[in-house]
Amino acid sequence: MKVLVTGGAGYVGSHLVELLKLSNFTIHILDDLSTGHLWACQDCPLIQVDLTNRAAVLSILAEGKYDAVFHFAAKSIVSESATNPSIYYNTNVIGSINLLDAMINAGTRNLIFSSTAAVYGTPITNENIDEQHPTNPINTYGRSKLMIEQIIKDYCDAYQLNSIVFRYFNAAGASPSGKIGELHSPETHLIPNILKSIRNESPLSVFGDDYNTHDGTCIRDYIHVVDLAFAHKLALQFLKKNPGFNAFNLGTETGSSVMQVINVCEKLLVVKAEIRIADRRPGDPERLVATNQKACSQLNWRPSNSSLETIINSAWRWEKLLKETKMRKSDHFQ
Ligand SMILES: NC(=O)c1ccc[n+]([C@@H]2O[C@H](COP(=O)([O-])OP(=O)(O)OC[C@H]3O[C@@H](n4cnc5c(N)ncnc54)[C@H](O)[C@@H]3O)[C@@H](O)[C@H]2O)c1
Ligand SMILES: O=c1ccn([C@@H]2O[C@H](COP(=O)(O)OP(=O)(O)O[C@H]3O[C@H](CO)[C@H](O)[C@H](O)[C@H]3O)[C@@H](O)[C@H]2O)c(=O)[nH]1
Repeated sequence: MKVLVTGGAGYVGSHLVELLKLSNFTIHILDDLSTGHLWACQDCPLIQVDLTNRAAVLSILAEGKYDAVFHFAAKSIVSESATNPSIYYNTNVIGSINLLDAMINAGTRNLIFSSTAAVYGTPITNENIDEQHPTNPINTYGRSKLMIEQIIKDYCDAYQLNSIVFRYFNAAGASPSGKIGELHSPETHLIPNILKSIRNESPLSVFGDDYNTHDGTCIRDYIHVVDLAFAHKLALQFLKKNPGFNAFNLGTETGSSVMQVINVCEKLLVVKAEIRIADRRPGDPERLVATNQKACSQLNWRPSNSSLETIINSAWRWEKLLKETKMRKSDHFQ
């Protein structure tokens, strides 16, 4: 099978690339390397193009004759989406429309799209969220993702596109191979920030300790990036028998507060983290935890690598490797 992975040089996309490389896939990566890395492409051919370059995207898809497209490429920092909405709507919406049009034009009918729990906004319930929960994003990033979800659905109805939209909760962890992992600049995600602060003996900001949760800090559902990758592979099989549009949550059904995550890191690494309580971060919902029954029953998927211990151990191994190799954006991974 020949597949195109947009954003395959990024964090989540590169973990799918590593998994597909183990099977008999021909993999091309489309990425502008704006937040991705050459080493994360793992020797797969890289087409270095910005998705907003419509003519280029049309021609890449026409020439590639791909069986399926995995669409990870996006801008995904909530705070940046508030200050620079233009880049979010251009990349996430217009870039995705270019890709969809190019797929239809080329006769490529299978799409797996990376969406987010941010499409739900602030949940109206304290229970875990299923796919029927109303979508009401509270930031530009979430709105851009919901817009493209709706556009994908319309393309499925009109042009016989088949698509799975995956709403990831909080992606975390790193490949057990030690070859790839998370490297963002700036890093906004909790787990790499905790590990960095432990490594550098610098304080970690905890954004708010006055939420209505058991310890006052926000609750999230952390899902191992390797489990996310497995779901994408299963999605290809699902699409063969289930054409049309489908949305799935990818989470673990387990919520962990910021303080609980810090405590597990401290326990595993046998250190005390230096914590600074900071103001609440705008746009942070109090509690976001998935119901994953739909993915488990229909895709036969299990988040089997997603205990906090497994996630943090893998992320710590990666963090140490980054320090040892002093990896930089331009480095090729050896
Ligand atoms: N990491 C998470 O916790 C999380 C949670 C929910 C959803 N997601 C979604 O998963 C996807 C991957 O996220 P990630 O954490 O790997 O992000 P990432 O920034 O590591 O990867 C995104 C990749 O897309 C590329 N890219 C960005 N703009 C592009 C453009 N205009 N043209 C071509 N390539 C472009 C980047 O260079 C990068 O390699 C995104 O769509 C994101 O919205 C991530
Ligand atoms: O240095 C930090 C970083 C984060 N946090 C807190 O930790 C929790 C998790 O924050 P992350 O930035 O790790 O993740 P988010 O839940 O904000 O967002 C992630 O998951 C969302 C879906 O749940 C979106 O998809 C988004 O793209 C993705 O980054 C939040 O309460 C945040 O305030 C801190 O206290 N200190």
